[in-house]
Amino acid sequence: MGTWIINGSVPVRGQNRLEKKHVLVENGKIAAILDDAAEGAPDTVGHEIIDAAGKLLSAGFIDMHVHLREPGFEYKETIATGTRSAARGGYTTIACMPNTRPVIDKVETVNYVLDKAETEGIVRVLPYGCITKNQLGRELTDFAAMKEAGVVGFTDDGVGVQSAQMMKDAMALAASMNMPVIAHCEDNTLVEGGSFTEGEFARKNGLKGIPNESEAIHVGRDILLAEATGVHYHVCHVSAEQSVRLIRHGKQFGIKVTSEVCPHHLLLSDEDIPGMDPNWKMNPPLRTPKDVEAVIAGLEDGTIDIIVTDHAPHSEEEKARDLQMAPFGIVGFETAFPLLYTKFVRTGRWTLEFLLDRMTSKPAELFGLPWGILEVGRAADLTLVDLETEKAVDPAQFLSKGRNTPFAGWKLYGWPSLTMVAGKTVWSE
Ligand SMILES: NC(=O)N[C@@H](CC(=O)O)C(=O)O
Ligand SMILES: [Zn+2]
Ligand SMILES: [Zn+2]
Repeated sequence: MGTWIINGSVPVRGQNRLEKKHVLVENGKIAAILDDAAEGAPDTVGHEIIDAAGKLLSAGFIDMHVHLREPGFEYKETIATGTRSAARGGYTTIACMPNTRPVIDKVETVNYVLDKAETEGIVRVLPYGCITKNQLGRELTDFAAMKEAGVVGFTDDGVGVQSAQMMKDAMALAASMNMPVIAHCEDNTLVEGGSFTEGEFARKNGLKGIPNESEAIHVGRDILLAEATGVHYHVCHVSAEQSVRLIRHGKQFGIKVTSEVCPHHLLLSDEDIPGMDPNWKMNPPLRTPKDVEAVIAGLEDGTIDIIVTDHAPHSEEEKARDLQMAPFGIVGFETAFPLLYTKFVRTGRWTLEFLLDRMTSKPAELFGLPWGILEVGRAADLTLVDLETEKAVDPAQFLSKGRNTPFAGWKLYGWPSLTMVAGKTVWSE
């Protein structure tokens, strides 16, 4: 017996419209896809039925940049709560950053995360391994062993790799084993303890600002190192106009550079910050309106490849500290799709196909993953989304332990209503 998901709305490639489809799920896989207009309704006798009438039917979303906090920071999030939050956001595959405690810099910790994900997680969890031991920037980790254990790439996310030589060595080693290097770009000598970007908000409030160059200098440096080593180099959470320019230039030269952007950097600038509120503090910081336009343009022209959340939960106690002491980061899973759908698709700027590609097939393509495409024979990782009901963002209802979001109260459309991983419904409204 299988399950027919009937009457789902699926974007038609190259046309800005949806068509009705019926999808048969059997043995965890997509066994058939019927086009209602051409083939009519399926014979569902003997099968379970999920009626997706009025709902968008998409391949499950893929998020290549998330923080699950386990091991070590279980008070912020666990693999159990983080994957539930992801499922509620429509995500079926997430790649988790290694800035845990201990950090994921050896096989035992990779295995710990994979075991936990298997027993307590409800979506697919792909761990990254650290570039340097303890993320201290001094000594490379054992890439070969961690690759063997199942990491999908190497990154010191949370901090930038300060030494160019260390980064070059990491890239050469990763390239030799056909693995990507994923970089949090931040030059520590240019940051000096700021909480917000150099811009209007910092100026008005007499705060030291974080300059765009602290990000872009690493982007430029690393693109040159990627050219020299031939590695697949992926830039984390692009926020600055200069970074977009450098990546665009690198791509024009045929250098293997790819990049990602977060919803908050597409939607908010420093001029939207209402006051000294740590829920508006994240790394990289919200930049100026000019930067926001640049990252949007970068995503639209393909300079920026994919959308990620950088889901970064922190406890209420931590975010209640004063600005300087509060940690950087905001949660992202449960608001990402509604935000982007409401602000870019419903407004007519993007097609639904454009948005979905950057949350499904493109991340899969970039990282060589077998998911992210609605196609017979693929794993049945699927998401249904209610495009018509307006609802306000209510952090109290998040499945994440984190409540740290600047989007509380925003009225949005596009709320996921059912998430399926390998044919199993892991979350439904
Ligand atoms: N983005 C953030 O503001 N914070 C992240 C670290 C990171 O992604 O650099 C975190 O781990 O909290
Ligand atoms: Zn980072
Ligand atoms: Zn991060």
